[in-house]
Amino acid sequence: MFGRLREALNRASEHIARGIIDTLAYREIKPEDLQPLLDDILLDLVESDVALEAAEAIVAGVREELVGSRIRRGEPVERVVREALRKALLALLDPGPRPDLAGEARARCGGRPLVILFLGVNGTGKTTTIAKVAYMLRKAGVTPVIAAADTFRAGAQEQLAAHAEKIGVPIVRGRYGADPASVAYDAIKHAQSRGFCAVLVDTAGRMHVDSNLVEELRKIVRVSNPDYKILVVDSLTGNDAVEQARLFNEAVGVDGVIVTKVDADPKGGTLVSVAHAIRKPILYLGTGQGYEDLEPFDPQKTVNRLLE
Ligand SMILES: Nc1nc2c(ncn2[C@@H]2O[C@H](COP(=O)(O)OP(=O)(O)OP(=O)(O)O)[C@@H](O)[C@H]2O)c(=O)[nH]1
Repeated sequence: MFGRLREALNRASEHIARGIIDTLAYREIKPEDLQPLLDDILLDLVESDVALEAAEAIVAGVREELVGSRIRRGEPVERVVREALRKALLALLDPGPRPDLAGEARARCGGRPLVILFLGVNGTGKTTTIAKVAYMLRKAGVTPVIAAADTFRAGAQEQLAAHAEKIGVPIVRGRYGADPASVAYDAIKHAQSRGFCAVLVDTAGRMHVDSNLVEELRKIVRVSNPDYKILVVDSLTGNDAVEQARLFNEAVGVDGVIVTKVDADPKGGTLVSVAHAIRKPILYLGTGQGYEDLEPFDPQKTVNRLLE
């Protein structure tokens, strides 16, 4: 009987001793430990062209995660904060697996082709990006058909046709003013009957706030039933890119983003802002004007650059 009591006493004193050691070895992070560091991070993010709204949300997330958590006494809070920031940025930029477009297109050969719709306002590099994706697919052995469904902007068809010829991929064009949805439809039929495995559909981008454009895009989506709706934004346009991402996402839904001209943007904050605004994966980065200048997005690399 006393044996049991002794055991219980031993256990209790062990527990207390562990508690004392714990208190001596660890301490709790208080809001005032974090504030100066978080203020600096906010400034750094904004200086890297991360939109204020996104930067504030990231900082708030880091604060929430760390306040009240325990760190070893003597461990610098800076290191813990930096790690939490890295994790928060990665979670934002790497929300899940990104599609393997060439692999998916290959799996469709002989059946309904993989249909990819490209969205974005004029001047973001959409035409060049479609050419780059066509080049990438062709190199991977799954030559796509390009659908020149921007029948509104004078020159859009010719520009795309010139790229298609250089790369060596077929293009289906529409007359100026023709129904873009019917151009997309014809291109899909053409691809299917000739055994092409993918169709890349260009769309008009005259003005993202133009409601006719939104209706037109919705019709193209209904008719072509795309597997992916990829938004093209220009990294140099900062807040405009964020606004465009929201508008296109609300209008037709965006599955993934390609950010162009990152070669001219050493900071890369737009990537974070856009990812925060629509919570959709970034698929590729445009890194130059050549057809080869399309890189699969590497979240780790972008986070390293932001934290440099
Ligand atoms: N440096 C750099 N330039 C790019 C990149 N992507 C596109 N460009 C250039 O940006 C300019 C506009 O590209 P386009 O493809 O014509 O743009 P768009 O969105 O089709 O615009 P519109 O032709 O006005 O409809 C061209 O001079 C491209 O060469 C990129 O990743 N890096």
